[in-house]
Amino acid sequence: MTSVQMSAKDEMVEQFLDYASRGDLAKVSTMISHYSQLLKESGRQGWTALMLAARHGHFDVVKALLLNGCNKDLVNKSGQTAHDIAKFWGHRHIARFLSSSGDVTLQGVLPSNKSRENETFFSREYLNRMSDKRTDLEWLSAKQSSPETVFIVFYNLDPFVTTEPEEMKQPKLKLYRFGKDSVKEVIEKSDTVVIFLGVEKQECSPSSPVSKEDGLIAWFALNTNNNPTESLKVTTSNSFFLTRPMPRLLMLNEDEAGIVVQARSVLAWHSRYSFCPTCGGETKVDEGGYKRTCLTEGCRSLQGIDNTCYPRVDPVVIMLVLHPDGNQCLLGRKKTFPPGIFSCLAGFIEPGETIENAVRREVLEESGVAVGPVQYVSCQPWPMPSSLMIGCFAVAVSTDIKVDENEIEDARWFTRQEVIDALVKGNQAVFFMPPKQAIAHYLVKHWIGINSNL
Ligand SMILES: NC(=O)c1ccc[n+]([C@@H]2O[C@H](COP(=O)([O-])OP(=O)(O)OC[C@H]3O[C@@H](n4cnc5c(N)ncnc54)[C@H](O)[C@@H]3O)[C@@H](O)[C@H]2O)c1
Ligand SMILES: [Mg+2]
Ligand SMILES: [Mg+2]
Ligand SMILES: [Mg+2]
Ligand SMILES: [Zn+2]
Repeated sequence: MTSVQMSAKDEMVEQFLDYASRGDLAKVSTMISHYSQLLKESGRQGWTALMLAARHGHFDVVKALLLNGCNKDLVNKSGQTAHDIAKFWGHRHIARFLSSSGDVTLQGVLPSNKSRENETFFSREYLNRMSDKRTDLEWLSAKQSSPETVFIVFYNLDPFVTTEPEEMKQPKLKLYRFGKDSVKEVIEKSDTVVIFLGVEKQECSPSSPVSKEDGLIAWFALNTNNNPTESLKVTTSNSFFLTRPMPRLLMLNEDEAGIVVQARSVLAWHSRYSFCPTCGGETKVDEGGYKRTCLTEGCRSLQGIDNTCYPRVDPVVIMLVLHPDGNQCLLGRKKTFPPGIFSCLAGFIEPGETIENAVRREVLEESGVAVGPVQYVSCQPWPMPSSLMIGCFAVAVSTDIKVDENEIEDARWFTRQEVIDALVKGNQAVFFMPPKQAIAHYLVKHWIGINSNL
C-alpha cells in the first residue's frame, strides 16, 4: 500500500472514530454501510468506535455498532473493553446493555425465523414442471393430442376464467380447463404461442381421469393477441377473459394462482421478445416454450449459454424495515397507490448485487434510512410480468426519513399498534394495508404475529 493510500485510509478511520465520539448516528451508519471493515478499526491507544461511543454516553451509536456486528470484546491498550469504559464513566444503561448477551442486537429486533418455508399467494406448485420432457418432441406432441390434456387460454395475457353463480358475490375464480378439440382452431393460428406447463401431481388430483399412456395429465397454456372467443368452444356461462389482471388475479384460488404466475410470466416473455435480442433476427419457440432459438446462422446467442434465449425473472427485494426500538416499522406509498395505502419499500436488484445490499441501497435511496442487518423471510413470484419478490426483514440503524419524491410520495414509521389497527380495524385505522395476497401484507403480519400476544 502506498503512503497516499495509507493516509486516505487513516483519515477515514479517524473521521469514523470522531463521528462515534460525537454521537453522530447518521454519519456512523452511512460509513458502516459503505465500509463495514471500519467496525474493526481502532485509533489512538487502541480505542474502537464502540469504546468511544461508550465513553461519551451515545447509546444509539453503541446500539447501531452492535447491530452491525461490532465485536464488543475487543480491549484497548489499557486492557479495557467498551463495557469497562461505559461503567467507569458512569453510563450505566450502556454498561448494562453491553453486558447483556447482545439481546437487543439482531435477534432482539428481528422476529425469530424458524427455518420453515413460508407460503405466499402465487407460490403454490400444483403441477410438476417435468422439465426433462421439454425436449421430448414426440412426448409433447402426443400429450397435445391427448383427450385428457388440459389447455388454459390467454388473450393478450389475460387468462380465461370461470366462476360459479352462487359465488358471484365474492367470486373465487377458476381457470377454465379446455380440451384439445376446443382450442384446435386457436392453436393453428400463426400468432398463437403454446407452452408446456407440466403434469398434475398425482396426489393433487385423485378424482381426475388417468391418462392411458403414462398416467400423467399434461397442462399447456396458450396466448393469442387476436380475440379467440369465437373459435373457443365454451360450454358454460359466467366465463370470461380476466381483463385488468391486477388486482383481479388475486381472486384466483391458491392452487391455480401458481399455474397462472408460471404461464403468464413465460407467455409475457414471448410476447415481448419476439425477435432475437442479440441480432434482431427471427427466432423459433423451443423446449416446450422455455427457449427461443435465433434462426440467424452465426448469431452469438447460439454459442454457449446465452441468457437472452430463456424466459426472464426479475428479482425484487421487498422489505419491512424495523426501527431499532423493535416497536415500529417503516412503510411508504407510491403516488399510484390507492388513497391511504402504505406498503413495504421495494426495488429491483441490480446486476452484481446481493439481496442484502439491494435492501440497504433501496431503503437508503427511497427513504434516507440506513439499514444494518437483513434477514430473508419468504418470497413470492409476481406475474407483473415476471418478478420474484424477495421478502426480508431489515433493521434500521438510523431513523430520520428523507423521501426520494421521484420514487415514493411518503414514508413513515408506524407503531406496532397502528399496524395492528390497520390489520383488524379497517376504516378506523390511520392507514390501509395492501391486500392479504401481497407479500408486503404477509411480512407485516409475520412481524406482528411473531412478536405480539395477539
Ligand atoms: N413498492 C411496493 O410496495 C411493492 C409491493 C409489491 C410489489 N411491488 C413490485 O415490485 C416491483 C419493484 O418495485 P419498485 O417499482 O418500487 O422498484 P424500484 O424502486 O427499483 O423502482 C422502479 C424503477 O426501477 C427501474 N428498473 C430497474 N430494473 C428494472 C426492471 N427489471 N424492470 C422494471 N423497472 C426496472 C425503472 O426505472 C423503474 O421505474 C414493481 O414491479 C412492483 O410491482 C412493489
Ligand atoms: Mg427504488
Ligand atoms: Mg421502489
Ligand atoms: Mg431501483
Ligand atoms: Zn440472433
